[in-house]
Amino acid sequence: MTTPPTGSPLVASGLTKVYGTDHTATHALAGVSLTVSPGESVAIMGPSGSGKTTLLHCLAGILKPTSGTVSWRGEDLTTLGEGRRTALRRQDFGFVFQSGQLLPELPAVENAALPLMLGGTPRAEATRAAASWLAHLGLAGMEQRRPGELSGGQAQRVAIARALVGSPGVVFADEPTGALDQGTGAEVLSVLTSAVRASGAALVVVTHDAGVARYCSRTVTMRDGRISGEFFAEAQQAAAQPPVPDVATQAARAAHPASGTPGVPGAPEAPRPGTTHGATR
Ligand SMILES: Nc1ncnc2c1ncn2[C@@H]1O[C@H](COP(=O)(O)OP(=O)(O)OP(=O)(O)O)[C@@H](O)[C@H]1O
Repeated sequence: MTTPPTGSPLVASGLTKVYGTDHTATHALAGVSLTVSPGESVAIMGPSGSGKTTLLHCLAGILKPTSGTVSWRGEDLTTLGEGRRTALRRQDFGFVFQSGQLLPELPAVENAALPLMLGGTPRAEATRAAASWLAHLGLAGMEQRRPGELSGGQAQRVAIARALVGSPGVVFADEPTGALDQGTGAEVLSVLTSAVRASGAALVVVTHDAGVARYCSRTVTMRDGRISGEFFAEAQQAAAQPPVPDVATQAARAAHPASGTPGVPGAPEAPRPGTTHGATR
């Protein structure tokens, strides 16, 4: 049995972002509205310069839009001060970037435990939860390795563990497979989407990887700072799909053994890779 994710959606409304002024102005976002529901996985795709990263940064409270709102759990991220936004990002969001975001001097387990330790969780408890995620993401025995002693795919798994260890409401990933070869990239994308789903969090992933639609419940395409299309995975086929490797489900349960732990419901069934349908605006 699976438990559907609970919680409130992330709602962006009428986002614009202008970099520079007057003749140097770039209209990176030209009116984007997007709702990300709890537990949903949304891929954002589009040509270079279409505004994908700017959108992700606005959704995550990293960047303030020029206008528009981003509502999350009763707050508008665009009106919060830097201190509150930083605290909220740390508590409620997880991040996976292209590469190089691990601290080179720390072993894998401490890299993965960082968000908990920064939030005040005792070290032993934080590393226990991190080790559990690492083990279930296929990195058992590698806890003490430093990032330089891991392959690119293994390092991204550590980054995924770090993004999930604090039980975030939303995980944001910007080109998480950009530095990997195609095979490793597909594997990391599969692990990322199944692990996030198992945790009950929503996922927003910016990627050029055309295979991403297979792993996400929705794909949004962008062009010239606007949403140009939207494609949903077939719900019925999603239900028919055998679960993706169960490591992430087990990790979520091992990291949070008490069933019903807030923010970590049982893992929903994995969506079926394959056919999508959609509409282009
Ligand atoms: N800090 C900045 N200052 C000025 N212009 C910027 C800045 N960041 C992005 N831009 C411009 O805003 C537009 C959107 O950039 P953004 O990085 O969001 O696009 P993207 O779709 O993520 O591109 P890519 O796929 O190449 O990463 C581009 O024209 C870019 O040059």
